[in-house]
Amino acid sequence: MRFVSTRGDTAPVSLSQALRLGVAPDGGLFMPEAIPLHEPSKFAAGRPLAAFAADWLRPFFDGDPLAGELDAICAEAFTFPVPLVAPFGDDVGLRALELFHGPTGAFKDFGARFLMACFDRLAGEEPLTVLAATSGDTGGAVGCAAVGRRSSRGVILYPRGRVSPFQERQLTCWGANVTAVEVDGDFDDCQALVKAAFADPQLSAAHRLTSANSINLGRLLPQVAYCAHAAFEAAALGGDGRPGFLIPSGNLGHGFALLLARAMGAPVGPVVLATNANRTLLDWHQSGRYAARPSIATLANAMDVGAPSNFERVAALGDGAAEVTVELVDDEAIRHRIAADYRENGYVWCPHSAIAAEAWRRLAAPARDERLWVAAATAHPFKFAEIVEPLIGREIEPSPALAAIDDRPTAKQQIAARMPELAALLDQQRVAA
Ligand SMILES: N[C@@H](CCOP(=O)(O)O)C(=O)O
Repeated sequence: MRFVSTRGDTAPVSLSQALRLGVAPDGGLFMPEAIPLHEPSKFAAGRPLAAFAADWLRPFFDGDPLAGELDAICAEAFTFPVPLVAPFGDDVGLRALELFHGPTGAFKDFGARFLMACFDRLAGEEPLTVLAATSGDTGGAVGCAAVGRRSSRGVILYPRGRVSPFQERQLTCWGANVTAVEVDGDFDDCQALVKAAFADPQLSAAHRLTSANSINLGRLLPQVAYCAHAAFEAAALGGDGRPGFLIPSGNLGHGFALLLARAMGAPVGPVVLATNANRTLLDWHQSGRYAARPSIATLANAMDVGAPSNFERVAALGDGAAEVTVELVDDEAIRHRIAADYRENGYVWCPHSAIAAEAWRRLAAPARDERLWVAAATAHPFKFAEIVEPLIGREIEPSPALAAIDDRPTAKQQIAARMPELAALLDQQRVAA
């Protein structure tokens, strides 16, 4: 299979090249030249995720040097459970897809570990520089997945004052080959710096730059696989066999991954892209026109994105983006949903997952009742303890991996949101390595 740029001005590349480049040289994002179609009857529910993922993703690896490694890559990346739980009891038609049982408590663990396993096999002698912009969760997951690997060094840009205290600790605690960089700006500034670095051929070549954000297709492929897996599992639970999905959406990687899984034949019904008060997607859905906006700070900070990178991939899906709606959930509604669902059902959402739960409540009754719905529970609530604990009136127990973060020393660099400062930092890091 070959991969083409959403902007159409880059010659088709292999999967390995797409992963290695991160972003297409014309500034676009890589997409499969044709969307592979699976025969759904070959993908029954009940299969272990790693084996399912390898089979689901195999067409993308067809003819690529990584093809023979796909099973091993999936076995390395998918090592923790993804339970589909009934937060309000089996009789209520909502399931939470708990994607936060990995080492950093966020769904980003799948993509970060998958991508790093690919880089281990692609890097060659010289390490790659894996540049990532984060509004909270990507950075921790990439740092954790990269630390100690010889194939890569991680450079993670995050916005000053716009991540939770725990996220900041988790971003800055890896040391060794991972550098955390606090940027005087917002997430969109961090993302713009990353894209500007890729657009500079000299800088890019000198540092062997690649990306670990969802702009890199290698971050998204494992998400496509677990979305498809969840769809088959949920379809087997009953309903009309096409569960609806509610996806907390910021940079839109998760939403795109689900739509791609559906286009490949996964039994996915309607999709709700649930956003915080950043209204770029809602405006697009209401007006048919896409216009990036400055991001605003919300309780669901990992979704504080005003210019969702994957919008251009969703647009490139054409009909594949049918049956999609957008629901905006503001901070007040996030607070209300966390408190009410804990009080009434004992279930604890993180602020991002609460947005999906609230979007489900707001569905018109016939739409809500006609099928099973799956809400992506994207992060562990402990990561946002200072928001969630006062709302539920008790402490949240961290997983052992999250508790262990406290014992690690932290360190960060600081820069203004300017390209020369990032370039100088990359040079320094290389000399120091
Ligand atoms: N939600 C993100 C923002 C970056 O998104 P990505 O999926 O493109 O890495 C975060 O947690 O940093």
